[in-house]
Amino acid sequence: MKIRRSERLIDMTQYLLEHPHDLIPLTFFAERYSSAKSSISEDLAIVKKTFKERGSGFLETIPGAAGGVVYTPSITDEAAREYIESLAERLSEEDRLLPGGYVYLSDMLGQPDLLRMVGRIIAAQYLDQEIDAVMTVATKGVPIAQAVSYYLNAPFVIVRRDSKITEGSTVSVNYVSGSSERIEKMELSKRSLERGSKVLIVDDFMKGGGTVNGMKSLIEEFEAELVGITVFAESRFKGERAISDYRSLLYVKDVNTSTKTITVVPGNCFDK
Ligand SMILES: O=P(O)(O)OC[C@H]1C[C@H](OP(=O)(O)OP(=O)(O)O)[C@H](O)[C@@H]1O
Repeated sequence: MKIRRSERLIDMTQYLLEHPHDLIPLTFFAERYSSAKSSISEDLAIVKKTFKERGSGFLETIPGAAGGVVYTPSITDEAAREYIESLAERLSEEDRLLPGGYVYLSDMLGQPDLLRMVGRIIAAQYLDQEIDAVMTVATKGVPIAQAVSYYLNAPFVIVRRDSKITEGSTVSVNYVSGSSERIEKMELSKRSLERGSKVLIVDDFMKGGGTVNGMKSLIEEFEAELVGITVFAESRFKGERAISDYRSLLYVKDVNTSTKTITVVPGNCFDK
């Protein structure tokens, strides 16, 4: 049954938003709406223009018989900066300081709307890079990795600090937990990454950088390639940090243990 352009545009946009990075042939939409390919091309031109003007992403047209359209989610720097500034303000206002200079984030990292925005912001930083997998370490990094994974349309893999027989055979590395100077171990199922995979590391929080450094070592053990590192928040660290080349959305600039308050500002993600 033929449907009107306005209805096609709504349904087509929803389908594109739910299938980021998928190549969708024009024939798919032509059959879905019983419309001519020429009408679908006109519809897609409207969607492409609107996405571009609203800064919500890019619609790329791939020519030829095996072609189609690919939607890539994005966000403008302005919108990302505005959102991160609001998060920094919120984190500074609430009682979140934990022993050892850690910050309580679990309530925020359980909020779907925050995870959607954070996932989109982090994914947008790697728009022009090929990413085969998003890596994080259990537990608090997992919701962030899942959100980024959605917007990159790439699987996420979970590194563990404990052995589980349900993970099958694993690759493990020892690393120095920067905060506690303890030797710790982390491992990843051998089935998780193929050699040569391009991997993005994400985590919720970085202090000494030992955890992220451990994941870097795991990527080397898998003979995979590290594309980038982004953490939701980082704290000041007096020692020598194990990691230098990373992005952070938020930076815990000051910690006042007597008033139990923290000052949080946007991280370095806009500097790079
Ligand atoms: O930079 P570092 O000094 O290595 O610390 C950052 C680690 C520590 C903390 O994890 P935990 O709270 O230890 O573990 P979980 O995420 O399972 O709660 C956080 O989620 C990062 O993974």
